[in-house]
Amino acid sequence: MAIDDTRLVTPAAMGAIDAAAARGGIDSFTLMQAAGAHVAAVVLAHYPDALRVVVVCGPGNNGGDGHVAARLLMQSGVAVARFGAPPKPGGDAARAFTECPGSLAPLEDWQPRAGDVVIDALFGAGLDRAVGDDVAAVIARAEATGTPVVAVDLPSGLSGRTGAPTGPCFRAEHTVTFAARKPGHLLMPGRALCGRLHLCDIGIPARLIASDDRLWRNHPGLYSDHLPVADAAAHKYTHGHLAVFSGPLISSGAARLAAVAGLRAGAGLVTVASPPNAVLTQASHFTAIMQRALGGADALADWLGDRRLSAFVLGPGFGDADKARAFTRQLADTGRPVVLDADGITAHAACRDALGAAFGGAVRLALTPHEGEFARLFPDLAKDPALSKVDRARAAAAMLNAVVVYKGADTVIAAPDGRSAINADAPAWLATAGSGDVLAGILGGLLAQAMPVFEAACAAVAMHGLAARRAGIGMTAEDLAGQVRPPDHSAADAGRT
Ligand SMILES: NC(=O)C1=CN([C@@H]2O[C@H](COP(=O)(O)OP(=O)(O)OC[C@H]3O[C@@H](n4cnc5c(N)ncnc54)[C@H](OP(=O)(O)O)[C@@H]3O)[C@@H](O)[C@H]2O)[C@@H](O)CC1
Ligand SMILES: Nc1ncnc2c1ncn2[C@@H]1O[C@H](COP(=O)(O)OP(=O)(O)O)[C@@H](O)[C@H]1O
Ligand SMILES: [K+]
Repeated sequence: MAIDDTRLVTPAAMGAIDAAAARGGIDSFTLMQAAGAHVAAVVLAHYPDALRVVVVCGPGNNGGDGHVAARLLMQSGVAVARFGAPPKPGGDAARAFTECPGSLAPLEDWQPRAGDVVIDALFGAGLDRAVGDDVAAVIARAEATGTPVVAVDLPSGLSGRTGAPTGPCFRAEHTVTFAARKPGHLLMPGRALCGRLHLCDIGIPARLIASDDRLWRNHPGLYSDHLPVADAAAHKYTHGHLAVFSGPLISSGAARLAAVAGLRAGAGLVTVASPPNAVLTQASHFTAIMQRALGGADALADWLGDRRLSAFVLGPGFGDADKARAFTRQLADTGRPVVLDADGITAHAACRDALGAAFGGAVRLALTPHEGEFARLFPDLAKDPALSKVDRARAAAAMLNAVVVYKGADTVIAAPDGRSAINADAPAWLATAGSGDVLAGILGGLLAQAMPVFEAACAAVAMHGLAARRAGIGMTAEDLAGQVRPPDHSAADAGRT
């Protein structure tokens, strides 16, 4: 493919790219022809038995793409009916409208028939508010009759920036987008509303598809240069020593999951540090993983004198919030990388700023909140409806000088400098108790091997998804931990969506 399919471009940045293309002498009407041709091709390929293609057209260039597709489908012998409002005169859309034979009926005239396929060319990148009642009625009719929808650029009603609907929104079976994916194609619920996404090259040169967004889909290009290398002369300490803090007996399994995952992710040694009364139980589970009884702060201070301890995971099943805060402060003082997950995150809900201050300087803190944990630590960000998940993760990362792995079906990884990635290809069966503990362990294992934090987080999220695919549907978190493998340098593009 001629285009860079890893970069995500906001609708605003896409506008700037269009302008740059125009300055470079690329004719915008030619781009519209290419866009409409891709839409027509997707419809022909996926709905060969359609009895009628219904093209609903908006007033802007999204509608223009629809008129082009309508004309090309007619030329292919397909029955086509167009509904909508004519474009304003003078632009590309008006020219596309004029070049398409046949009439344009008002939107409300569309009565669904068996065999209809809808091309949604109402609004794309220009959508900036909730759709009107006439469009909402069309969306409702398509939904009620189960009429298949092919969306041009984005399902109308979906924000390309946030992935959130602005009001009523089409649910497409296919979405045909151009030049670059927008964040709303990957962020939930946008990803689900798009159906299958087709990213099409319409002739905008790859060098122009750049932006200041520093936003990608998660893919190996983000981290492969930083993966730990297998060195023939290595010994176990070369691969780092990960420490995982266990909670009390009753919740000690979470640390075990993290520890196994960390070892499998390639850490040379992993030690689980448990409250003294949990050690015996932990011992009955472990062979390769080491154990340490750890009471309070003094015992931790002694242990931290071992410079070979190279990374820490604190939070899975940890419980005691006071202890979590005190230990975190001691870990921060070591200058070594720390993963805070679960209870390790919640424990800092009332002292977020102090956490950020403790981890000033070079980035060495990673936080792995799910939605609920994120809202506990960042209620201000979680409540702001104007922010996308990427905006939230970025703001949180900047606030705490930490890499934030904001988990979910659309996990966002964000660094304090703004670099961000959306991971959109993890299987849904990852949503099982304990799977987050495994992710924290993988990340700890990579940090123990001295990977930089953002790159390690991107790699860990990808490895987590791959392990889930290996474990298969119905897996438990134990199965998942057992399927973690050290990162594969030769891996094909694992982040492909
Ligand atoms: N990327 C590329 O290189 C190429 C892009 N191409 C295509 O161009 C598309 C972007 O086109 P676009 O900028 O004209 O915007 P589009 O989505 O048609 O909206 C038009 C106008 O609608 C209005 N409006 C907005 N929201 C509304 C609402 N809820 N309810 C009612 N009205 C609403 C608003 O106007 P207003 O009413 O505010 O004056 C807005 O300006 C892009 O998605 C792709 O399909 C291709 O042609 C090939 C090259
Ligand atoms: N629908 C989904 N599709 C893909 N991955 C998911 C989905 N839902 C959750 N996940 C992933 O599963 C993991 C669950 O972690 P978490 O919520 O912390 O669970 P637990 O606390 O039980 O370990 C996260 O890595 C999250 O990104
Ligand atoms: K659309």
